[in-house]
Amino acid sequence: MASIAFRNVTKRFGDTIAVNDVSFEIADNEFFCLFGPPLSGKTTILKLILGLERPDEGEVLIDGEPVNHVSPARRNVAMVFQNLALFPHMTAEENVRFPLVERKISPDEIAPRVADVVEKLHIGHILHKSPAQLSGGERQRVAIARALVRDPVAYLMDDPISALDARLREETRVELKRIQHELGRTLVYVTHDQEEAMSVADRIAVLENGVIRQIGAPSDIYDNPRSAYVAGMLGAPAMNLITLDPGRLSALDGALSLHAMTVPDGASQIGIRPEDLAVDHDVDGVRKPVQVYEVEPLGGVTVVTLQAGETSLRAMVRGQPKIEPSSQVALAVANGQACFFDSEGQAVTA
Ligand SMILES: Nc1ncnc2c1ncn2[C@@H]1O[C@H](COP(=O)(O)OP(=O)(O)OP(=O)(O)O)[C@@H](O)[C@H]1O
Repeated sequence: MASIAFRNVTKRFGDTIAVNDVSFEIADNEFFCLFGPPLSGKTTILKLILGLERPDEGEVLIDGEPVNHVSPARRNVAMVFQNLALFPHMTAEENVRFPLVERKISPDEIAPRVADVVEKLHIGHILHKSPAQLSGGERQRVAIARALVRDPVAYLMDDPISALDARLREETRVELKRIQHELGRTLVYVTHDQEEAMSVADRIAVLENGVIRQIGAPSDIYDNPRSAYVAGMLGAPAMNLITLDPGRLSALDGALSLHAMTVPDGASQIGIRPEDLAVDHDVDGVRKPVQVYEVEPLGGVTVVTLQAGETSLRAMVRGQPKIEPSSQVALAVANGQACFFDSEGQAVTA
């Protein structure tokens, strides 16, 4: 069990600043997600925790102890890289035992550790099978068991399920979250998938160009993004971000009754989540100034792309309403749910 902290850590590679003055604290037993686009510094942060890279400035601490000069082996942090593939010539059980056998752990110690992880992953009934005899989901669980059978103070996972198909990814992330809670270990998890970050993490750090833009619980970041960048990173479809220049403002005001909202001083962008846009399509006698551009029925929800003057907007409505492309609709911002950002993209409140 371990807490992990960065204090003003910077890591450069030549002219590239991969990690730029980053500070955070990960609590013991926390599921902590590093989330950001490619090249934003996620893997470098994992390597700094693991000890494969050393900071140019600042300090890395594990359980409150500075570890800048401690070797990776003595940090006892386990890295699970992107590839969760199994060894095809070994049974499931041999695969799970492998990391312990490789480290020459005594058989007396191996047996209870394997039994423990096997029980937590519910794979006792398939241990005798070879990987070729297992379903995709079973293979994944055996691979996770093999990754978890060591007894480190923290696990680091670098996009461990990105190579899986969508359904298996969903199953595996549920499994990972359950196991992490059950094992009671600190887990630092890298992903570039916003849905994955939102669904598994206790807290998320949102990265951009080596800088952490915001840290918080998923719902907190989603509801209170501190910048337009963070607002745009979480949520699918992405938040509608509209520049409030005078031309657009009047077209939008007609469409969305913005005059009824309190626009804070200094706001130059308004952000509205697609699920906060109410589309009214079948009420007679209501002005319908917005044109429907495209309709995507996704089963439980329907995504409607709309055109209000020059501005394109996306709304997400429940179910499969009969909204026709090219028809005219009325729009409203449900419960006045909107965010405002200044010209630098920083959140402003009334
Ligand atoms: N060993 C290295 N030598 C030179 N530059 C590096 C090295 N490792 C990382 N970088 C650079 O540091 C920056 C951050 O890279 P990093 O791999 O940490 O990002 P990432 O967010 O994990 O990206 P991805 O999602 O693509 O894995 C990038 O500009 C990358 O090119």
